Formats: sequence, structure tokens, C-alpha cells
Amino acid sequence: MSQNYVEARQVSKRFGQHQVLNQIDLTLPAGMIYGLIGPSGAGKTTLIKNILGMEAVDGGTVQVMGVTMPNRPVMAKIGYMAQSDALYETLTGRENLTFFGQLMSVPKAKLQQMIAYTARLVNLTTQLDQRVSGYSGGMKRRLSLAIALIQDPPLLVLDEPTVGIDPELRQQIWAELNKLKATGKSMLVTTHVMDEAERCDYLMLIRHGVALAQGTPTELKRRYQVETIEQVFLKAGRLQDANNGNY
Ligand SMILES: Nc1ncnc2c1ncn2[C@@H]1O[C@H](COP(=O)(O)OP(=O)(O)OP(=O)(O)O)[C@@H](O)[C@H]1O
Repeated sequence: MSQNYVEARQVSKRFGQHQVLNQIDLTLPAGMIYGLIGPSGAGKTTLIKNILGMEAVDGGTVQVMGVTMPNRPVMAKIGYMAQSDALYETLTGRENLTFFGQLMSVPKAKLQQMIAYTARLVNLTTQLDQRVSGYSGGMKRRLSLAIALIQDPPLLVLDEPTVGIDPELRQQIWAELNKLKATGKSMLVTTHVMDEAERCDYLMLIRHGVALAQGTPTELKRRYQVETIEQVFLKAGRLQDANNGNY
């Protein structure tokens, strides 16, 4: 597919007097892990919601797979993992996966296969028949990730996917995200964790609703002449403050 999965142009959003996003450009081609990094309140979730069509933009345009959002058929091609888990607590993990799989019209035979695959991926196979109300926070996060993957979507939008997940499983999940990428899928991932930022193919550093810098992790470190993405962020943030007169 030559078409980009996501093309956001000059996206702006305000809530009342608060300008939450300011002329953001984002292009996500096939086969890429795109990281959105920035502090709490920077506007990452709002940008994701604008891309998914869950919130209307005030300025600019968003297209997903060449279609202006919101669009139901395109929504079905996106695996979305929100920041807060939306799970049925009284159902088991398997019942949740079955429910969301059916909602996404996954064929019956494939659904069993996808439940087994996604549960294995997030290391929940042995707890799959327990009620979600008894799951820990990390287990709920992992089940949400499995649900995002249940319809085998070409595009995944993952808002803080590894919060509450221990380092070993986090490594496994990143390894799997890379495998999914190798099959041509793309991922838009938000994170606060700087070592996760280093694992992305391309990054947008976002602060006060402005894209501070965009590029591959290597390009960004070279451009700012620093060793880590965290240092890129600090340096770019200081430049933003200086330009805004906030010394
Ligand atoms: N529906 C809303 N109404 C009013 N203000 C909102 C709304 N949604 C978000 N905001 C504000 O917009 C700003 C950006 O929020 P957003 O959730 O996009 O940030 P974020 O970068 O995702 O932060 P975090 O990492 O904590 O999730 C915040 O100041 C938030 O309070």
C-alpha cells in the first residue's frame, strides 16, 4: 500500500480558551512505529482522539487510510487501546476478547485463533478464564492490548500501552510490536518512558500542544548533539521556552 495510514495536517484543537494542539503535522506510513512523547497534559491523547475522529478538530485535516475521519469502516481497521481500560469486569478475559472480537466482526474460526494468539502475546493464557474483576492493573492493561489486536488490524493506536507492565513483559511486547511492524502494520504509540521512545522508528516530541521536534531517534540526537532522547526533550523544551520569552 503506497498510501499513508495517517495524514494529519495543521491540526489544531482548543478547549475553551486553552489551545491544546497547535498546527500539528503527522504522517504515518505503512510499517512504522511512530512514537508521540511528551509530558502529562502535552496534548498526546487529544491528538490521538482527533486522528481517530473521536473528537472534532478545530483546524486542519485528518485522513486515515485516505479517508477523512470519523468513518466507521475505517474505525474497524484500527486497533485502539485507550489510556483507561474499558473492560467488562464481571466477564472473564476470554469473554471480553470474544465480545470485542464479535463486535469487530472477526469470523468465528479466526476468533478462536486470535484469542489464543493475543492472550499468548500478552502473557494471559493461564488467567484467561478468570473474571477481570480479579485482575491486577497490569493484567487489565495487557488484556486491553490483546483486545486492540483482536481483529488483526493494519493500524494500531496505543495510548500508554505499557503503563503498569513489568520490564520483562514490556520487552516481550515491544518485540511483538516489531514483528507486527515487519508484516506491514503501523503503530502510533504514546509514552512517557524515554527508553521506549528510543525503540520507535520515528518520534514527535510534543509539549504545550506544539510539535517541538520530529525525526528518527538517531536524527534527533544528532540534531541536538546529545546522547539520549530525554536530553533532546530537555534541550528542545528550553528552546521553546526561550522563544516564548519564558526564561
Ligand atoms: N474534554 C476536555 N475538555 C477540556 N480540557 C481537556 C479535555 N481533554 C483534554 N483537555 C486538556 O487538554 C490538555 C491535553 O490533554 P491530553 O490528555 O491530550 O494530554 P496528554 O499529553 O495525553 O497527557 P497524559 O500523558 O497525562 O495523558 C490538558 O490540559 C487537558 O486538561
